[in-house]
Order: sequence, then C-alpha cells, then structure tokens
Amino acid sequence: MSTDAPRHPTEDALARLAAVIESRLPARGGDPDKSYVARLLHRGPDAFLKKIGEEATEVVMAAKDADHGGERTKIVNEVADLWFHTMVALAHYGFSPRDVVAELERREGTSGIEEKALRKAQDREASND
Ligand SMILES: N=c1c2ncn([C@@H]3O[C@H](COP(=O)(O)OP(=O)(O)OP(=O)(O)O)[C@@H](O)[C@H]3O)c2ncn1[C@@H]1O[C@H](COP(=O)(O)O)[C@@H](O)[C@H]1O
Repeated sequence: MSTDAPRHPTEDALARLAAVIESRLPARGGDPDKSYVARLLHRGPDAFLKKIGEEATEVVMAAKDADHGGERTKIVNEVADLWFHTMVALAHYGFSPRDVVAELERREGTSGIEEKALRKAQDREASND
C-alpha cells in the first residue's frame, strides 16, 4: 500500500477517509457494533461487494432520472456512496485511493482508442505465436 503524502485537497479528503476505513479493519480492532465500516468488513467480501453492485446501479438510475428532469445532485450522492463502498473494498484487499490515483496517472495522456488498438495488436501477435 502506498504511503505517499497527499498532493491535492481531493486526495487529502480521500486519504483521510481511507485512514478511517483502515482503522475499522478487523485486524485493527474495528467494532461492528459501533461502526458501519467495521460491520461491513466483519461480514466479509460478499457484503461490501453486493453494496458496490447496488450503489453502481443507483448511480445509473440517478443519471437516467436526471436525463428525464429529475434532481441532478442525486448523481453526486450516489457516486459518493459508490466511491465510499469501493474504498471499503480497497482497504480489505490492502490498497488505498493513492494506488488508484497512481494507476490513473499511469494512463494519463494515453487515449482509450490508442490503448485498445495496441491491446488488439498484442492479442493478434500472441495468437500467431
Ligand atoms: N462516507 C461514509 C458513508 N457513505 C455512506 N455510508 C453508509 O452506507 C450506507 C449506505 O447504504 P444505503 O444507502 O443502501 O442504506 P441502507 O439501506 O441503510 O444500507 P444497508 O442496510 O443495505 O447496509 C448507509 O448506512 C450510510 O450511512 C457511509 N458510512 C460511513 N462513511 C464514512 O465512514 C466513516 C466511518 O464510519 P463508521 O465506520 O460508521 O464510523 C464516517 O465518518 C464517514 O466519513
């Protein structure tokens, strides 16, 4: 897990939340009776992975509602729920938001179209071997 210092206010907020989530891990003594995060982690991957699926669906529903004149801010609320639950999963698997940001930084400047073409060329080469 990365221990780099946060470099931006957004990262700072994510790093603070990640630190709280990590403090709720069973190995760190998180108490399922007092903490929602500790309860989710205590119940194991099926519990928080199911929440990620639900929250992702809620993001889609909020966006579709907004497309039909519904409240746009619901999108932000649902994405916050999704990010939060994915952060619980990251903590369980020993990662932090910094690791995700590092991956996005690694991809910076590479067009998805370029990346996909490269991947297909590599697949073709591998299947010719
Ligand atoms: N950001 C969040 C956060 N976002 C959402 N949630 C909870 O995630 C749950 C979302 O589930 P739903 O919206 O589906 O509501 P629900 O029907 O009550 O959920 P379930 O019964 O299905 O679990 C709710 O209980 C929310 O309160 C959060 N709970 C905690 N945090 C952060 O985590 C920190 C630690 O929380 P505790 O571990 O509870 O102290 C808090 O200080 C916050 O910073």
